[in-house]
Amino acid sequence: MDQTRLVFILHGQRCPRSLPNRLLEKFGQHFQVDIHITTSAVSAEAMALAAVTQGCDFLIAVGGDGTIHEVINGVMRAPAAARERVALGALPFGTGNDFVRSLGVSDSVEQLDGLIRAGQVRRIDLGRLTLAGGPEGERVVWFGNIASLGISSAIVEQVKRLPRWLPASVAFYWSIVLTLLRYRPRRMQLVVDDGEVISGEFISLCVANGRYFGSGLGIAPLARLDDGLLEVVMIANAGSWDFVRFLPTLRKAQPVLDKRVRYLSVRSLRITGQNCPLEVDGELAGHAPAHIEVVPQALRCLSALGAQEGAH
Ligand SMILES: Nc1ncnc2c1ncn2[C@@H]1O[C@H](COP(=O)(O)OP(=O)(O)OP(=O)(O)O)[C@@H](O)[C@H]1O
Repeated sequence: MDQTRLVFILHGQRCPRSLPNRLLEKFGQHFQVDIHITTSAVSAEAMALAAVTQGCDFLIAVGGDGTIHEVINGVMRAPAAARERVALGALPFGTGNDFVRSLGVSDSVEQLDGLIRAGQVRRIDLGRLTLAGGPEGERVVWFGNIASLGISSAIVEQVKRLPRWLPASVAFYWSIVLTLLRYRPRRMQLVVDDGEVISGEFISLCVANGRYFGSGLGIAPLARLDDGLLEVVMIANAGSWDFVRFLPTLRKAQPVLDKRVRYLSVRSLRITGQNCPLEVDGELAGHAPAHIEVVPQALRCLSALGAQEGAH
């Protein structure tokens, strides 16, 4: 048997019950396989940290964007040598599945098998968010996809307020409607690459490594996972209903041609503002003030898109 070690971290409530057996059947004959199933809200990060620290070659996050986010944070807290060995993979079983759109992967076990056997590993950048203050002092949160403030983080906040028994898609769309009715732009100040200062009222501010959020909205059409940059998308002085008017263009992942929408490529961004919650990869992370920077080539990833590791 190949000594290659595969560890799967499955979201206990999102994945089909038959999946662990299917994974064992598919991969168990050829690789060493461990399957861990999350039982609580915070276990994926700890499971990922333990798996990488103990040494594994492929760590596969099986769930939605939240599970992948936690697994990335577990990997990035592991010692550097262990991180260099592992490649992250994803089998999406969420409702949004936005990050995997930029990796070109689906929930197909066959596709995952093909990527592993072909060694289709690509190095991607990550965003590193540092939140100041709070009783615990400074806190670092890593993200693969998008950090945002404004209407998107208000929608995530609203989802968290709804009862847990609501189906995820119902909670999401109901939260969009409620937030659109109530949301007002927030004043923020941005410092771009420790230089230019931008102040204004924003309905939405996104700092993107990946291209999609909000279940397939291509909010950052120019974002690439491996360009060493983050794409900042600022939507200023617009009302909620203007945001709705931009949706068809966002769905096509095209730039919105409107003077209130501005795109910038940055290496770092400092954000201050009153009462500005921040979401990362669909999870609430805290409030501004915040510092976000790109860490180029931070993570090895199984991907069907982009240049393979070592390719010239
Ligand atoms: N067994 C479990 N029971 C309850 N909650 C869990 C369990 N495992 C993980 N979670 C929580 O579920 C959330 C992540 O779910 P998921 O991976 O589906 O992300 P998501 O953000 O809802 O994804 P998407 O937007 O793609 O639908 C996290 O808040 C996580 O802490």
